[in-house]
Amino acid sequence: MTQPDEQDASTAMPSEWNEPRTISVLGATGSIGSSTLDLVRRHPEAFRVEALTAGGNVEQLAALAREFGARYAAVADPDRYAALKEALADTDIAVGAGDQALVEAADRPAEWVMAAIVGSAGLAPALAAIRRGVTVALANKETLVCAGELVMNEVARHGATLLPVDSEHNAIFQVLDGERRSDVSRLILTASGGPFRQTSREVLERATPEQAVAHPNWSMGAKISVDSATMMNKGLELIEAHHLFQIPEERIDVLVHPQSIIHSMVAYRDGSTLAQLGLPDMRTPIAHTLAWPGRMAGPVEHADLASIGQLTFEAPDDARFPALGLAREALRRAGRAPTMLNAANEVAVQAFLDGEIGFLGVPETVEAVLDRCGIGPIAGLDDVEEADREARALTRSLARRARASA
Ligand SMILES: NC(=O)C1=CN([C@@H]2O[C@H](COP(=O)(O)OP(=O)(O)OC[C@H]3O[C@@H](n4cnc5c(N)ncnc54)[C@H](OP(=O)(O)O)[C@@H]3O)[C@@H](O)[C@H]2O)C=CC1
Ligand SMILES: CC(=O)[C@@H](O)[C@H](O)COP(=O)(O)O
Ligand SMILES: [Mn+2]
Repeated sequence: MTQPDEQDASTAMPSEWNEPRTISVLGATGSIGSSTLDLVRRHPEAFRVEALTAGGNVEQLAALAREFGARYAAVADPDRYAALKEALADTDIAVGAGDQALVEAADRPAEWVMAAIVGSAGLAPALAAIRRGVTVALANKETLVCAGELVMNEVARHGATLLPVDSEHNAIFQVLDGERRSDVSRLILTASGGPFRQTSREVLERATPEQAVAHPNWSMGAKISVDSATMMNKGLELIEAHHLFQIPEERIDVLVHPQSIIHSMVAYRDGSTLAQLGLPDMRTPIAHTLAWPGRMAGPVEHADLASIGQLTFEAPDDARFPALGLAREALRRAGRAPTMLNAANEVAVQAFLDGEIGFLGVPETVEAVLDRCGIGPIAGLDDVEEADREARALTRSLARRARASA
């Protein structure tokens, strides 16, 4: 067999792979799903696709299922079942619709599962994959925000391998490789600052959904793009990092780095700080998880630091971007608070995208929900669902009230 250092650089698979890796992609029609399948498309010899899922976009899902020869395709919206069945009628691809069909997709025999459904809708399918004890590449950060302890306990109980896809967490995962956790002083999550990094509060009052989704560096789905604009994304990532790496909140910093070249850093107790760098393209962290524990050839160029010229840093502005502080507070309070923060944020972001509340209304509404949220532990999935439901109802009623008084 080829030795790793003799490997042809253009070969997709790490040299130790003897056969294609069977994979499923949950959220196949989204930004992360598309980047994942772009890598698979470039290296058909290395992967076999078992299952693909979408929310409602049956046309794209059916086209992808055909292209990649998937064995199962599932759509979340039950009303789209007939359309999906018809679109794949001349194939032997099995189809399903509804929440249970997403879980079935995750349950099918793939050794690697990409969890890239947006929002807490991704929790049950991600848990189903984790419970099979396979490798789960986790993009869906809301899963860890709304049920972090529960998810990490299930990972340990079922011997699953959880690989972080989120660029910051993937960077930290790479930088922690081979290091002892007890030697870590601090995690430093980098943040681009989003499209409104230099925008005054007065202008933020009138920010439109179109402006909010125009991220300066990354091309992403609408929900995470708005999260980046409010900086709630970094708050969610703080909670995600706490669960993934078991580091207390007070030892996780956020540093604004507008170029998004350094994806995060780890400071060690001997004074060293280690970083992972790359161009802002999710195909790099996704490729890392696809080939893990090896590496595969990827399409992304290395960052040309001479032409980039300057990497700059600044502290986050808590006054203009209160969402970060809200997430820290929720993590400190623990129990139901992060679950409610996440649910309130999902509803408030959608209300902003639908033109029902203003941009600053997003963190204001989340704060109001947290202020009213009863404390209590999360002992199981039922508690997560109840806290999620309660926060969604409260957020909707606060958003309605805000609209009525506007
Ligand atoms: N995009 C990025 O660069 C990054 C994303 N992430 C995280 O990855 C996740 C996905 O993000 P992204 O790809 O940008 O999002 P997109 O909005 O681009 O894609 C979301 C995917 O989830 C599907 N979906 C939507 N709603 C539901 C639902 N209720 N049930 C089941 N499936 C649903 C969508 O299907 P359909 O197309 O049919 O609507 C689509 O396949 C998020 O949690 C995000 O925070 C993390 C780091 C970076
Ligand atoms: C690509 C990725 O991981 C996003 O979460 C990204 O970090 C968003 O950028 P912000 O740093 O602006 O939140
Ligand atoms: Mn990120």
